[in-house]
Amino acid sequence: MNLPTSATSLAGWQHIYSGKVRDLFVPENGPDNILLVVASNRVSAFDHVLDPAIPGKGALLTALSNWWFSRIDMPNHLADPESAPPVPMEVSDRAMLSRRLEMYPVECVVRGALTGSGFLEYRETGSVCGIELPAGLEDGDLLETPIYTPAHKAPLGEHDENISYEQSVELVGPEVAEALREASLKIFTAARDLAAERGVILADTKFEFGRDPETGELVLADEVLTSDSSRYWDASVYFDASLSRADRLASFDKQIVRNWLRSNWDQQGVPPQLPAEIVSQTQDRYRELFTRLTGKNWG
Ligand SMILES: N#Cc1c(N)ncnc1-c1cnn(Cc2cccc(F)c2)c1
Repeated sequence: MNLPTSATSLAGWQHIYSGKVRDLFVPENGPDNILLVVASNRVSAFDHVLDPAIPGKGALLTALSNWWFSRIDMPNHLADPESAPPVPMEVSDRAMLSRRLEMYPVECVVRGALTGSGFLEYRETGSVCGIELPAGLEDGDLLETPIYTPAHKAPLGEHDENISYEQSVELVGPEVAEALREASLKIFTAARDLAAERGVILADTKFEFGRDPETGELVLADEVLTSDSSRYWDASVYFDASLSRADRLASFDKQIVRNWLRSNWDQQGVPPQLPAEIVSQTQDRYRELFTRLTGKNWG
């Protein structure tokens, strides 16, 4: 009998790490070069994991990641299923079987728009990660050319720290730092252009890379271009001048949740349970984003 899988128990696999919305496992009895990244249905907002989870979210974002991996022309960490123990049925649609890499301690953030922590730093200093920007930019403004604004990975639960390119060189050395920047900008630019053709603005994203210990090559890892690792905006909303700035910068997938929380929570203590209607509308938004980007119906 298949026992229900809690977030961290999976037959044949040892849980090693949990992020806010994903969990990492390694095979209980080897091989040691395999890792299983399981995307949960948990959704986080305002630095809280919300209740209840959004049914189908993990599977949809895993499918979106896989779709992008198949379109990005560089080695990625996806593993051959033949090289690993079977992935348990209960998570198979939201699990990413990966080759274990030596991860670089740099969050490779690329921004095509100025918002979030980048806008806050710009408002204080006129620059982001040491990159000077023109004066007078507002939150959400599109940048003339995308900028690479790395961050140093913070411990779980803390915010990553924006660093300069030169600081990334100190962390990983000049050759790898340049390779990370070049790959990040190239992938972002191609993804931004594809999304734009489908009426979606890719405002920013975060890539993670590692080194394959067997080949030494640079490998694209983690999730890629999901709405958990990226900000996606609906272009028709973004360019609607009749809307407030906050509404124009609405996150494609999480804005319904954020708007409900702003009206039903004082942001003190634990957030209230999401009503079923908010869960359902959020499911629809994830499906719409998947279909807009991939051209495929979900499910
Ligand atoms: N992908 C990947 C990967 C790999 N292929 N090899 C070694 N390590 C990682 C790895 C380590 N941390 N993370 C991010 C992360 C954090 C929290 C939960 C998660 F599921 C995932 C990725």
